[in-house]
Amino acid sequence: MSMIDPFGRRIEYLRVSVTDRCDFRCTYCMAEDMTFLPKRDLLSLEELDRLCTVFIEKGVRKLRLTGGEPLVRRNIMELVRGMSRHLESGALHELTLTTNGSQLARFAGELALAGVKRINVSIDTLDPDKFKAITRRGDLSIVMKGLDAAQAAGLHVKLNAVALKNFNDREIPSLMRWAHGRGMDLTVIETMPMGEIDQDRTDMYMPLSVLREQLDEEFTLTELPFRTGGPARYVSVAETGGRLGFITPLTHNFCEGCNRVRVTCTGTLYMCLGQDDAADLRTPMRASEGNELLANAIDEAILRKPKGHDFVIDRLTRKPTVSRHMSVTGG
Ligand SMILES: Nc1nc2c(ncn2[C@@H]2O[C@H](COP(=O)(O)OP(=O)(O)OP(=O)(O)O)[C@@H](O)[C@H]2O)c(=O)[nH]1
Ligand SMILES: C[S@@+](CC[C@H](N)C(=O)[O-])C[C@H]1O[C@@H](n2cnc3c(N)ncnc32)[C@H](O)[C@@H]1O
Ligand code: SF4
Ligand code: SF4
Repeated sequence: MSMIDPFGRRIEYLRVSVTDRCDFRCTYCMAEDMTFLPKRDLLSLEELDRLCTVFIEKGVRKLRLTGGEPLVRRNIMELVRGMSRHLESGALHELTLTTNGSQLARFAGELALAGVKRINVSIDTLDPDKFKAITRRGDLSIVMKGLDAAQAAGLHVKLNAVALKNFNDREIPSLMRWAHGRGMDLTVIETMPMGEIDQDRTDMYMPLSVLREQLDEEFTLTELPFRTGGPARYVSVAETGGRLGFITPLTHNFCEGCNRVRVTCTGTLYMCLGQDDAADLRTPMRASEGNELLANAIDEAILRKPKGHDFVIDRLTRKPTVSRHMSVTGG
């Protein structure tokens, strides 16, 4: 029953974008003016539960809810609580989410009670004005309260920061010291060209190989075998005693170890974050009460999983070849 793609990679990690909406408009992720999907096109929470359950029956062991902002989806805790039955049965090994933290103060306790052990929170800067500028509408003090609540609830928090040239690249050491001081891992991420935003992406791209060289001058970094099942490669930092992860789709492709696929809030399956090919799962799911058609559609799609991404910015049009925004598939 397990899902193996044409390159022999076992698919055990499902990322579900439960909404394309978000209360922030991070400049590298979205344009200021976004047209979101009409609510009527969304899968219901029951349908998302059914879809995830079929994937778990087919071998998914790690499930991440993302978005858009997963915690702005109405009644999202119903889905989280529903999925915790698969944790209890042992079929699912990890249930987690990636969030901008704006709603964490409200949800952290409930997430922990539902069996979530670990979450990823995206913070690109500790400067409140820069935070407002990069998110266009976020309030850092609210996210900080969310982090406090998450840690008080016993959740392990990993911070995500997208490395942005001339914006936060020089701040990464202080962000790392701060995260490690609070017992949180930090992963830095290369910006990926997905969807049109309001500026030229090449201006903000910071290769992490350059950041690594800068960090090597100040810190003692040692490669670690530690893995989460995600794409980050970790080092230990002797000076802080913490862990730093690098997500480098562009400078150091990690596709050969890919173990994941993504489903959007409309039931579209993307076999790769960095390609536009997709399969409609909503139609086969709604066509019958049983799950056979759905399971067959998943099997057919997995056979089309590409070897790797196609993250390129067209030289002439300056547009990314992957046209959808990161928020559609949740990263
Ligand atoms: N190119 C590429 N980027 C990915 C992939 N999975 C995650 N990312 C990027 O990694 C960044 C962090 O993603 P997260 O949602 O925190 O997930 P994760 O890194 O898998 O999480 P962990 O379970 O903590 O390892 C985001 O910018 C994602 O877009 C992937 O399969 N391919
Ligand atoms: C799309 S967001 C969705 C979850 C949630 N709203 C958040 O920000 O954590 C998931 C992750 O993708 C990252 N991201 C968004 N756009 C990106 C891009 N163009 N390149 C690299 N990472 C990106 C975000 O920083 C975040 O860590
Ligand atoms: S990165 Fe996350 S918080 Fe920022 S706009 Fe995209 S979906 Fe929203
Ligand atoms: S870019 Fe595509 S193939 Fe590469 S790791 Fe991400 S999802 Fe997998």
